[in-house]
Parts: sequence; structure tokens; C-alpha cells
Amino acid sequence: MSKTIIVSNRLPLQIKLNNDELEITPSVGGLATGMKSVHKDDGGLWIGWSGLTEEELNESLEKKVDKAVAKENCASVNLSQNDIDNYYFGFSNRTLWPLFHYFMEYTEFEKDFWESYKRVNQKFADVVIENLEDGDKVWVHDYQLLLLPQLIKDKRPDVSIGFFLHIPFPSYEIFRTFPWREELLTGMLGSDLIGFHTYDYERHFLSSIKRILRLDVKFNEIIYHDRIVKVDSFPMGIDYKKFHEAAINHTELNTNDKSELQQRLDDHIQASQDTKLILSIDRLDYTKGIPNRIRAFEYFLNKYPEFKEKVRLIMLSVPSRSNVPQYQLLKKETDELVGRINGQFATVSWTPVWYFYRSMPFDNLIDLYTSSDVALITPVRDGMNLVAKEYVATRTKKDGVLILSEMAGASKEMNEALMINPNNFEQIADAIKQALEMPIEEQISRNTILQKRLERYSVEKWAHEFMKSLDATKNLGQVIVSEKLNDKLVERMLSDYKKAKSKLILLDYDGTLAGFQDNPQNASPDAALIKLLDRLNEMPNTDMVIISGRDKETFEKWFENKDYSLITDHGVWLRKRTKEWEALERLKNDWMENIRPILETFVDRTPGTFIEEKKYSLAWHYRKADPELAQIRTIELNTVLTSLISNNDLTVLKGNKVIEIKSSSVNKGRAASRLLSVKDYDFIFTIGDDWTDEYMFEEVPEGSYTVKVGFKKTKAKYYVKDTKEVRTLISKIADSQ
Ligand SMILES: O=P(O)(O)OC[C@H]1O[C@H](O[C@H]2O[C@H](CO)[C@@H](O)[C@H](O)[C@H]2O)[C@H](O)[C@@H](O)[C@@H]1O
Ligand SMILES: O=c1ccn([C@@H]2O[C@H](COP(=O)(O)OP(=O)(O)O)[C@@H](O)[C@H]2O)c(=O)[nH]1
Repeated sequence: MSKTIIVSNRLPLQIKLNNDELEITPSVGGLATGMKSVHKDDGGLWIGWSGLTEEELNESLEKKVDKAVAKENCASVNLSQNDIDNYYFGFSNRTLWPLFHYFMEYTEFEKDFWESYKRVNQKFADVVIENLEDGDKVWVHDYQLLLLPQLIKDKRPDVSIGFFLHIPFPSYEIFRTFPWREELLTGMLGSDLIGFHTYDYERHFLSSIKRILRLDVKFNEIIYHDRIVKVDSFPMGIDYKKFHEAAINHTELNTNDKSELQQRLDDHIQASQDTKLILSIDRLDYTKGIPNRIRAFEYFLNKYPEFKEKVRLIMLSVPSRSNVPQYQLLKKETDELVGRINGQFATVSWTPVWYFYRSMPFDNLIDLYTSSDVALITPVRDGMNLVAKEYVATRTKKDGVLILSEMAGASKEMNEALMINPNNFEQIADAIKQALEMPIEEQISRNTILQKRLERYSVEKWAHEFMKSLDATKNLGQVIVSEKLNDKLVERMLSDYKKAKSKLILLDYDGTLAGFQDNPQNASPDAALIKLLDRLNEMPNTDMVIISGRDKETFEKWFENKDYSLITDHGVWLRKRTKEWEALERLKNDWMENIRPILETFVDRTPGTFIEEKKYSLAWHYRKADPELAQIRTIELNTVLTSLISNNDLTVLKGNKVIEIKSSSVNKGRAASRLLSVKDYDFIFTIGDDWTDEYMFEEVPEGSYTVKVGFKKTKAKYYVKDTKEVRTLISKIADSQ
């Protein structure tokens, strides 16, 4: 039976050593609490770190740990103290976490952290591969494991891999500052599906993909080598039933069964019945806006003094990543702020802030959620924030008010909350007042809508939707009509080639024989390519022709001493082995005077673009421009040109990051058919990467080997991945005698 393997940094359980005995506690944090409900039902395997370091383990302890985690359908990845220091506290939490949450001033770009991150991602990959069986799917989670999808794909290209990022993906302007940005993005692209909590994170990611890797993105699909990687947003839900039912059971508890915390809360409610409770729960993390919240509460008490003794803030701050200096500073700041406010406002019978610095078991969380009139959630950045959802789920009578920061991913789906900007104290103070005075009917009406959505889009539904979408990526390849030129097909082709008596090989140049360069003049043939072409050109009964949109002058210079056959300018000029140039078309170029100024205005308005002037055509290249601006400009330019060229014998060609204006009567297809009309061939092979090559694929007879470079929509029968594969293929032809 195939299974789903969940992989995350932390396992849902954390193990500590207590006098050689294992002390097992549930992990805190949204990822673990949310995924736990999914894992339980799936019967799969969860791979992650157990909480112990290699140094703490001996052989017998390791066995004990393996047994304990296996009982929960988990497998552990062993990390050393050095890994924890550099990969977890270091790269994950001193580099990626602050950068992705827009805390650039906290971000440390340390080479040692990066090296450790790569090593540990490999450790995870090894454990995943060890546990993989045919038909298994892998679901990788979060920023600690951004390189993992590609590491798995390299070894097991057949496996479906999903990746979900639980934190924000920052805007390109932030992400571009990152020294290893290409590696991180390509690591993620090992996945078949990449999920984010919100559409904003998704579009930021796609923006970096387009700008940094310069990949083609069609709506939410990335064309990556010969695969399509789908990107989508899936806002994570909670185990609604678990929280809601726990809250119902909680209301039915006898006094004796109540927790100590609940009894204290009850005493408080009894003693001052008109005093309301405001709750906040988060890990003590600088992204959660804890100092802002305390200061805003102080501001509220000053602005609305009538609420003194009538309201109390209960703050549960869970210790987190306390080895990282910024977290230690935050702890100090929080202690001081709480002390200051309590010192300033407390009376004999009232302390404005109750502050707990610890983690609490589930039952105590329910005590807090169900006893509080208001939840005040104020992160300055937060991927999602499940606490906001949990609070609403526990409001069995539908009363209570959620105040939520618009910087939390959850805000996108919780419109009925009172939305605040965490930096605006005035607004927070007013929202607190509004919440405390909100009529019960309004509370019920807001929570009814919120609860319905939370119940419907639960964490199970979220996981199901993600996996359904991952399964659907299996069919994405079928959109493309061509077939991968695999070893078996290559063998057949070589055998046809050997049998044939007269053979034609048509080779496009840019993007096919040579890689794409920012400056087209830098794409001159390297020594290895020349050697390869020499060999192919000498094959018996073989006409090798390089057919390109390049101008004749460039090819003349590059292939000066060679007797290759060349077709340039999309089919205007032909040079046979004799080295004599012959014009295949008689063309005019007086139209250029009118078109050039238009292209120049587009160059001026679109930084990074430039004009290439050929004898019979003009090309506007935009490979170095911002991809989104270029997309807008190509539409504009196309409209302008279409109206201008209608009376001329001109055509506008959309190539690979280029728009070219040339005579309509010239294209590679026409040039190819000229060759075919003067000689009979019983083996034809054509290969090319862009639109201009499609004419050629259309023109050659049925039975020819037509090959596209890259995974794109095409009329060609087959495709290969990239220029490297092109060269391997050609070299095989040149080797076959
Ligand atoms: O494992 P830790 O370093 O102790 O941190 C706990 C988790 O914090 C982060 O949670 C995020 O995931 C939540 C669920 O998607 C989301 O609501 C929240 O906004 C995020 O911050 C982190 O992403 C996890 O990897 C950590 O395990
Ligand atoms: O003492 C605590 C406090 C919080 N939580 C849980 O920790 C998660 C916090 O998730 P959230 O998405 O709000 O933030 P994160 O910590 O993941 O950034 C929620 O499910 C809480 O119920 C917990 O298990 N014990």
C-alpha cells in the first residue's frame, strides 16, 4: 500500500532526556499542531527531528527513541549539536526566518550556517529515500527544508513531491538580497506542487522565479526543464471539531474536574463580574508583535481610563528558539514592559497584565480560550496564525470578539474579525474599546460566519485539497503534445539514420546548439561545439545545415574557416559548403525607417531591452527586462505594430524573449522547403527551441524527426530538456557509422 510521507524539521512529538529516561511532549507551533490531525488519519510516515542530539544518544537510547517515534508512525533524523546550532538556530532562525518575515536588520548571512543547512537537508533526504517505497508521495514542510524537494527528485524523479511553506514568502525586493537565492529556488522546484497560505506569498514567489531564474510562468505553472511545477495557495485550517467539542465538554465540567487554571479564572470572573478578559497566545517571537501589543494596551488604558480595573490582558508567551540573541532580547523587553505597566496601573485588587512564560497543555489552552471575552492577536508578520482560528472555534455560544492583525495570513479569510494595523496604537486602542462594548448580537453574527468557514475548511480539508492538487499534477505533462526523446526512441532514430542513403540535419543555433546569453554576441560557438559540428559535418551522405534568425555577417565571422551549410536571417541567405552566399529571397528593407523609431521608444520606456538590426529585419530583445513590464510592453508593441504593418508584406514574430519584424514571405519553413525541393532525403532531423522553428517543424514531411528544445507547446514530435541534451544527441548521431 502506498503511503504519504510527511517531512518537517520537528516531529509532532519532542523528546528530552531525564536521567536516561525519555520525556515525551507534544510539539508546539502551528505546523505540528495542524499536521498532527492529518497524520493520524493517513496511516503514513512522518520524518523529522526528535529533539535529541547525536551527542546525547548512545546505542541503547537510540533504539529507545526509534521505538518511541515508530509507535507514532514517525522516523527520526539524527542531528548533531553542531547541526542544531548552525542549521536550526543558525540558518533557519537567524537567516531565513527574519528575512522571510521582513526583519532584514536581524538577518545574518553566514557561510557556515549555509553549509550546515545544505548538509542537514541532505541528511533529511537520505532518511526519506531510505523509507520510500514505490507509489509513495512526499509532502515536505517549511523553510527549514527548502532544498529537500530537489535532493529527493534527483534520486527519485518518479516520486510526487509536494512542498508547503508555512511562513510568508517575501517580496522579490527582499528575497533578491539573499546570497544563495538561486539555490533556494531551484531546491523548491524539485517539487511538483508548491503551496502557500495566501495568494500574496504565491505571487511574491512567482515574481522571484521570473526575475531570478528567468523561467516562464503561465498563470500558476512554472515550466522547469521538462516538468511543470504548479504553485497555488491553500490557507491552512484547524481541527475545528477537536477544539469545538473540547470547548463543549469544558462547559459541562464539575468544579472538581476543573483545572487549577480554570478555577483561578473562575475566581476572577466571580470576584469582578464586570471585568473582561483579553487573551493573547503566541510563541515568544519578534514577529508576533508582543511589545506592540503591550504598548497598545497601555495606550488604551491611558486613552480610556474608565476601563481601568474593568479589563485584564492574559498573555501566554511560549518559550521559543531561546538560543537566538533576538529572542533573548525580546524576552527581556517583554518582562520589562509587563513590569512597567503592572507597576504603573496595578491596584490592590487588580493587575492589568497576567503574564505566563511557558507552554500549556491542550486542556489549559481550552480554559483560556473559553474564558476570554476578546482575543488580541497582533503579529507584525505571520504566515497564518492558527491561534486566531482556535479562539473562534471554541466560542460555543458564538460570543467573543477577535481582534486580528492584517499582517497575519489568517486575516485574508477572517474578514469578520476587527482588523488592525499592529503599528497603529490608536487603532488598536479603539478596536479594544469596540470589542469590549460590542453588542452580543453583533458578536454572534460575526462568529457565525467565521465558524462556518472554519468548520468547512478544516485542516483535514486543507490537506485533502493539497493532496488532490498534487495528484492532479501527474496529468499536467499531457498538455504538451510532444514526447520525451528517450533512449529507446534515440536508438530507433540512429538505426533509421544508419539505414538512410540521403540525410538532412537542420539545426537551429540560439537556445539549441548554444545557451541563451544576456548579450546575443556572447553566444559564439565554443571549442567543444565546433568539434562536434565538424564531426557531424563530415558524416557521409549527410547535409548538416545550421538554420538561424542570426544575420549573415555574424555567422560569416563565427564560421569563417568552416565549410558548414548555413541559412541566416530566418531564410533570406543560404551558404552551401562552397562558401558562396546565395539570396533565397529578394527583399526590401525601406520599411525599417518607419519601424525603427517605434522600437526606439519601447527601448527608452523599457529598461534592459535593446534593438538588433539585421539586413532585412529588426528585432526587439527583452531578455534582460523586468518580466512583468516586458509582458505589458510586448502586448502594447504588438498592437502598435499590427496596425502599422497591415499594408506591407511584413510579419511580427514572437521568438524566445524577442519580437522580430520581418518580411512575411521569409521563414525557416520556406527555407527548409527550398532545400527539400532540390534534393530527395530519406532521413530528416530538425531541432529548435522557439517559435520561429515551428515553421520548420510544420514544413518537413511526415516521418521526419522533429525535436523541440525545452518543455513547451510545439508542433514537434519529440522534445529534449536543454542544450546539454541537444549536444549529447548530436554527438550520438556523429558517432553512428
Ligand atoms: O519549531 P519551532 O522553531 O519551535 O517553531 C514552531 C513553528 O513555528 C512556525 O509556524 C508557522 O506555521 C503555522 C502553521 O502553518 C502558521 O500559522 C504560522 O504563522 C507560522 O509561523 C514555523 O513555520 C514552523 O516550522 C515551526 O515548527
Ligand atoms: O502553550 C501552547 C501555546 C500554543 N500552542 C499551539 O501552538 C500553535 C501556534 O500556532 P500559530 O500558527 O498561531 O503560530 P506559530 O507558533 O506556528 O508561529 C497553536 O496551534 C496553539 O494551540 C500549544 O500547543 N501550546
